[in-house]
Amino acid sequence: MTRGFELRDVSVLRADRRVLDEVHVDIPGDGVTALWGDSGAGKTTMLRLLNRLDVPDSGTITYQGTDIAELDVHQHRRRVGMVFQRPVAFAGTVADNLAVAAVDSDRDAMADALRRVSLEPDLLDRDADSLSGGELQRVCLARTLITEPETLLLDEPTSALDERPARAFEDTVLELTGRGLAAIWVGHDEAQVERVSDRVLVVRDGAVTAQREESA
Ligand SMILES: Nc1ncnc2c1ncn2[C@@H]1O[C@H](COP(=O)(O)OP(=O)(O)OP(=O)(O)O)[C@@H](O)[C@H]1O
Repeated sequence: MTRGFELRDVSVLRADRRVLDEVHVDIPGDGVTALWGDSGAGKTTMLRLLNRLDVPDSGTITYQGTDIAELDVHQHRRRVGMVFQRPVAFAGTVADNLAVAAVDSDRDAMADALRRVSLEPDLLDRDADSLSGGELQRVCLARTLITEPETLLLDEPTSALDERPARAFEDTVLELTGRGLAAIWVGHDEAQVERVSDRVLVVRDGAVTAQREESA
């Protein structure tokens, strides 16, 4: 098992509330780990800590053995890329959208990133505004992949999609993780979590209250 994240006594306070309360958990650096729980349990907050979009009020988080507070934040975010709940298109073409993450990437690298998310390279010149929600979320995934991350953070990535594109997105993530990428998938849909994950961390009231391995 590859070493991923280790959270030690991690607490987050917001508006005088403990959104996370001394979380102590290991998240292996391979396969798909789901953070599953009710709305407001603290899943998104936990995910955002992992690439330093948020910082804990106390406790430490290490990634592959190094305290992430000591890492260069931009470099860390290239190794640990995030896909958000709602796909966001920047103005311009799909190529422009991919260039946001990696200004130096050439057309071949962009075409390759699109292929990895099962999109045709000829989409590169399409206006990003003209894409369907499912296509756009794939472009967002490609934008994250273009920096060659080791780990993907996925914050309810299919919640804005219909059933079919949502299932297709799941398949794409499983294909990527089958080739060695790790993913941490925040979700509240139990059936989906069972489909996509190798292990589940149950998040309740700001704590990880249970862990289970999913059978293949
Ligand atoms: N900046 C903030 N100020 C006040 N409260 C906050 C802040 N950020 C998060 N919270 C609260 O912390 C709790 C946990 O939020 P979080 O988004 O992590 O939950 P979640 O499990 O991801 O929920 P959901 O499934 O609805 O996205 C919620 O009650 C939320 O309202």
